[in-house]
Amino acid sequence: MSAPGQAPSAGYAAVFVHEDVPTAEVDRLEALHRPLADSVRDLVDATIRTTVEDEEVRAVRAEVDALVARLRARQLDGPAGVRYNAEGRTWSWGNAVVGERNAVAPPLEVVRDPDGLVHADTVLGAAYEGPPGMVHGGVGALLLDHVMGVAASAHQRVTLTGTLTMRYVRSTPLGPVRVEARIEREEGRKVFVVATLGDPDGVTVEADGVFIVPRWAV
Ligand SMILES: CCCCCCCCCCCCCCCC(=O)SCCNC(=O)CCNC(=O)[C@H](O)C(C)(C)COP(=O)(O)OP(=O)(O)OC[C@H]1O[C@@H](n2cnc3c(N)ncnc32)[C@H](O)[C@@H]1OP(=O)(O)O
Repeated sequence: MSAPGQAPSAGYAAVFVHEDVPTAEVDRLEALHRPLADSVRDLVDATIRTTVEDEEVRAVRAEVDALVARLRARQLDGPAGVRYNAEGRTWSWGNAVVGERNAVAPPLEVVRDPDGLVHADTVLGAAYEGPPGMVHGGVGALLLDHVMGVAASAHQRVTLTGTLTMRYVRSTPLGPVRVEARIEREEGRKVFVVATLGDPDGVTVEADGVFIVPRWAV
């Protein structure tokens, strides 16, 4: 989450957990667990779509329950949180949008261009449906909020969403989507961000938001 080599600020450290794990080990764990999250995403999609016989559904459920028990044999208590090491590497296994181990999160790679535009592409499937064949409005807001937050933070400060306004211009079909966000202006601790969500035919949702550098992070 922070720029490589950049240590989080004191305010950040108060709520985010320092862990003495070398970057190479974090990278190894990420490479190990990402494919598991991908497989679980597949499982979610298959669970929605399957038309197999009742007995097969029951049998699969028993196997899935057994797999869950194996993973729970050793686990962390509470939320995964955001952790960072002395080298400034941060990781957030559970984040709802970009958690590397979170199968609920669409696999979103957020890219920051040198000119300040932040963008992300992903493909939203059956698990993100709202109106038939369309992306759930809350899912669109989720993606926008995250990418706008990344833009507001500029990879150098903590910002929290204060106010988010969305205009749903037309429905977003399930499939490939793109989110784009940039800082419009700043006033003191308030960062005003504008953004869009779109499909290959253009913009489907326009958003603007006020992100606040919290008092405690100054
Ligand atoms: C080294 C580190 C690298 C880090 C690199 C990280 C990169 C990683 C990116 C991750 C991206 C995640 C993106 C998801 C982001 C969430 O999902 S955040 C979760 C959702 N948001 C929240 O939970 C926020 C809850 N609210 C709060 O915590 C507090 O109300 C706030 C928003 C921090 C404000 O509290 P405060 O700091 O005490 O603010 P306060 O002094 O009252 O007001 C300051 C100014 O802001 C205005 N304001 C206050 N609240 C609001 C509001 N809600 N709306 C509009 N304006 C407001 C005030 O009017 C005031 O304006 P001025 O008088 O200065 O003109």
